[in-house]
Amino acid sequence: EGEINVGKTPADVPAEPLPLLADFEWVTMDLTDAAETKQVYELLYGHYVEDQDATFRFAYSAEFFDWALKPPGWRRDWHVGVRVKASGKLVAFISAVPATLSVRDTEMKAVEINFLCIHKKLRAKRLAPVLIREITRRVNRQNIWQALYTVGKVLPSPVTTCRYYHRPLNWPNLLDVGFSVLPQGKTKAQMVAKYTIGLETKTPGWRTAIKKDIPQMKELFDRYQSRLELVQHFTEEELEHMLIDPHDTEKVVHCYVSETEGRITDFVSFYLLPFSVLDNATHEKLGVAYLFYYASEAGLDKPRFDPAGTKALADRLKLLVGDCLVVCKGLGVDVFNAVSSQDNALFLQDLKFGGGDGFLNFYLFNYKAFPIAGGIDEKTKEADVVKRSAVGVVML
Ligand SMILES: Cc1c(C(=O)c2nccn2C)oc2cccc(OCCCNCc3cccnc3)c12
Repeated sequence: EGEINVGKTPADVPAEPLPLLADFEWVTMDLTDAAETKQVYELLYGHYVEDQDATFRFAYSAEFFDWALKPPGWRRDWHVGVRVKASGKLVAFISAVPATLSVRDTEMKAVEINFLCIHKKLRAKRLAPVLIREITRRVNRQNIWQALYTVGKVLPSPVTTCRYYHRPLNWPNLLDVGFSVLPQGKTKAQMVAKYTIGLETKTPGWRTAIKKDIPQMKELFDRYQSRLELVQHFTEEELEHMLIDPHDTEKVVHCYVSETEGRITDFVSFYLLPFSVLDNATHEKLGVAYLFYYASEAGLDKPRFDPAGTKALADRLKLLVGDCLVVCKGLGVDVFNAVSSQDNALFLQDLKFGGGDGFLNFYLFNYKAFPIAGGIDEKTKEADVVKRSAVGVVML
């Protein structure tokens, strides 16, 4: 386990961008400029990841990019675009954001690579490897040699694999858009009844997290994460950026704490990222929420797999995530997504999440790591309630 290519320095790295196909040119996007952010948003809106039968496409918003691509320490030259020389049209994009990661006991300055997108008309021109090499060059120039990225499909040796889980909130909409199907022998009314949830949150001391909570949340988060093997470390400033959304409306990330007698004992968060529904007469958008970071002191006073500690954590997570479902229902979210990472296996079944057909493979660039538990049982591919996962990083 360890770094593969060692001993290189920025001086070994070309100062100039790599050659591109003749009609194209590199461009560094300025995501502080609304017009340029719009160009990135439009490229991804029309050409980013779709599900296999091309029914849905991610509908990232400009606010989403503001949040996801500009965390503390972000760099303009890590927002890389490719334009057509003649027209100036943006036809490809890739991004990196700084991340301090730990793989087991090794901490490393790294980046997270995301939002690799190539215009549909430029596929199979081998542009993706060129974009990856160029962003690698720009990251290496800053003396950073490791990267974390996720891919839906399987490439050589993922460090871990998590499974997609979905919790329907508006089952009729999911049926209308073809995401859910009516199971054999069930009626629509039975499916609606199965997924009905309450209107009130139940977690004691539940309230929206605010900036002054960050020191306590960080202390709790670091303790909770110390039991996992692939984690991202956040400074207070980074944690605030990731969890406290400054907007009053159109929030992308929502975070709640459970405070008892002035002490924060838990927090939980989710982010909103709708899907465009392609070719559907009645629905243009699908409201989707993704479980994000959380931490709880339940069970923290015992070893991770102590039965009593596990039971306390399972009960706590069912309350916390159950209340996220209540809030999301109120926000008009149609489906609440989670992966099998962290301790999610402890609530997935009881909160009626269903296993998806998607898998999220995590890859570490220039770091050889022994496999890390992704929270799914090798044979059944179901959530592993006993072993759970050792993955703490939640990729957007
Ligand atoms: C994407 C996604 C979906 C869906 O595709 C989906 N839900 C409802 C309808 N659909 C079609 O379901 C999930 C469940 C957990 C985590 C997820 O994603 C985790 C974050 C993914 N990061 C971006 C990404 C996307 C695809 C491939 N690599 C990275 C997803």
